[in-house]
Amino acid sequence: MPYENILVETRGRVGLITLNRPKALNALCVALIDELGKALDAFEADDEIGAIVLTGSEKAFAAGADIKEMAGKSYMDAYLQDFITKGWQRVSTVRKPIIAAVNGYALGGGCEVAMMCDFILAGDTAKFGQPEITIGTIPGAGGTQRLTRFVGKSKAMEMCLTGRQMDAAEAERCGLVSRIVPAADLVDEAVKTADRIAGMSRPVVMMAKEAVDAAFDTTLTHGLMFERRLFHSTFATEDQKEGMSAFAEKRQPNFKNR
Ligand SMILES: CC(C)(O)CC(=O)SCCNC(=O)CCNC(=O)[C@H](O)C(C)(C)COP(=O)(O)OP(=O)(O)OC[C@H]1O[C@@H](n2cnc3c(N)ncnc32)[C@H](O)[C@@H]1OP(=O)(O)O
Repeated sequence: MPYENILVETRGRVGLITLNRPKALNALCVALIDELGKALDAFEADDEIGAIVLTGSEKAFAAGADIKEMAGKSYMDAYLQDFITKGWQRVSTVRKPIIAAVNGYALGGGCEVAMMCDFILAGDTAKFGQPEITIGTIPGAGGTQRLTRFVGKSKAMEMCLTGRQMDAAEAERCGLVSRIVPAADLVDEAVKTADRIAGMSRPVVMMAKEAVDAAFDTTLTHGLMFERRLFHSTFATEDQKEGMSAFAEKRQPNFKNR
């Protein structure tokens, strides 16, 4: 399928999507978001793919929603189109693991899309921010909610009220990113990490993802119960038997994704 705003490739069992609107610093226009959704659908349906990496360029993961495209929208346009919610949510509903590999700017919608992924690996040049306030609006794709859960109220509030950007070191310190790698190595490291995940049992990986995600949405009591039930479910998989037998037999497991 031809894409105009993204590059889509496979690296073994990893699906790699690169945002590719260099002249606009990967500003997230409607066409790009539509293509991103299609690429995610295709990887989700592809049995050969066990994990996905989403990245941008060295200068920008994405500098936000396309300001020029949205500038003239009326309230009615935004409301009737359910602007931002529709389409963008696909990133957060992918069931296969998805890693954001962020170099350069991840601002506004760029930061929000990165936070929709399962975790963020940052290049040492990464900069995160929610600058919507500086253009007379507020985050509309989860910035006020997800950022607050990641970094706490004080830092999220400061970033949303001032538009201040955070560098990679600060983002790592406050738990927004899982780790920092040299910018030049970022994509390879993200693909290596995704490949390691793709080598695990796919259903069990999906259960682990669902369990961690539940921590964002529910009480501790319900989260612990949900985790325990999923944990019990792993004992119904062939891969749990294989994984534990392989450990006892001092060999590598051969997971069948069953
Ligand atoms: C999803 C929501 C609801 O949460 C809303 C949003 O995401 S609102 C958007 C939030 N993002 C921003 O406000 C960031 C806007 N961009 C910048 O502040 C700067 O471009 C920069 C700091 C990221 C980089 O600055 P610089 O290196 O000086 O490059 P520029 O010359 O500014 O940009 C190059 C080129 O890209 C275009 N561009 C950049 N960002 C966007 C954008 N978000 N939408 C549309 N176009 C963007 C910029 O206009 C330049 O293009 P030309 O004017 O040269 O054609």
